[in-house]
Amino acid sequence: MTNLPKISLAKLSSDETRAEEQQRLRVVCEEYGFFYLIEHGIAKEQIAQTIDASRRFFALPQAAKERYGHASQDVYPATARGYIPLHGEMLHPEAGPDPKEMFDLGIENESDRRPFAGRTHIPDDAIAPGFARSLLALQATVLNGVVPQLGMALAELLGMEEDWFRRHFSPPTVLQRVIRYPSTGGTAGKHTDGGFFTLLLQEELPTRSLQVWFRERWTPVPSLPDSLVVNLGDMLQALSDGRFKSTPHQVVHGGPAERISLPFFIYPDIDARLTSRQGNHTFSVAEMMLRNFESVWEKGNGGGRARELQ
Ligand SMILES: O=C(O)CCC(=O)C(=O)O
Ligand SMILES: [Fe+2]
Repeated sequence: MTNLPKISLAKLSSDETRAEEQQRLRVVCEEYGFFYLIEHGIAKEQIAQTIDASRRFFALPQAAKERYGHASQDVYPATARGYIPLHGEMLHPEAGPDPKEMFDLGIENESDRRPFAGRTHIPDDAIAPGFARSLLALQATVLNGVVPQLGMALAELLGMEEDWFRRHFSPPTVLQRVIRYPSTGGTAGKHTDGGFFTLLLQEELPTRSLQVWFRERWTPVPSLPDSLVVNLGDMLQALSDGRFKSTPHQVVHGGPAERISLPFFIYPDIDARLTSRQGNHTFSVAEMMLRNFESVWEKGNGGGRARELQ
């Protein structure tokens, strides 16, 4: 079993239990940077439906999926949206190209032409029944029911002023991804996530594919019933002046079944320029995100702080 801690979103959201749960969250952020989120309010049927629809998309002929590739996307950067074939991304140069295929989307708004915004070229119901619909419904559930509650608790722990979260996450920048790790398995390399935090909805499988690096060794993070996984990203580590951990992780999928995972990478408003509480770090969200995309997609240096990691 894993000894990863559990934090209750219901307790963080209720006046009677908030203070105590926030103190637990503080310790978890300082020591682990990774935790299970329980009592999060997302129905397991909604996750299962999204995974079923995703399976149907990935089962399409390769040529049909590649019509939604980066070259077909009308957003900047084009690598932020659409279909990525098997071995199309590399999270750590030493691990090599990752054995996974994916689809990326975001907050869908055609008239927003800022970086990481816009509208994804995504298959409609006639091509992939329920795919876009279920992913966007899940996005709405996550953005309404989890992100503000968890984000405000984290902002308070950072010691930010009261309206800091509302000012800098209206709206957040969202990279929503669906990943399929085929049954043939392999390793998606060690990396950190670049954002504020990541919410990971996983398929309930007995495999221990996701692994977290702490106390100098790999600890498995199996999917537990009715819980999401949360990990802190590099922006949150910077905003906490290094107190909170953006913990390295990797996926070693051993099969025998395929695995679908649904991460939501949550970043602040793309126009935000943020300074940590003690003033040690100031960054532009757009610049930091673009730098991370350049590292993954142009330089081949991997994701987040991958190149600082062995
Ligand atoms: O699929 C997973 O379990 C985690 C994926 C991940 O860490 C990532 O894509 O950044
Ligand atoms: Fe990650």
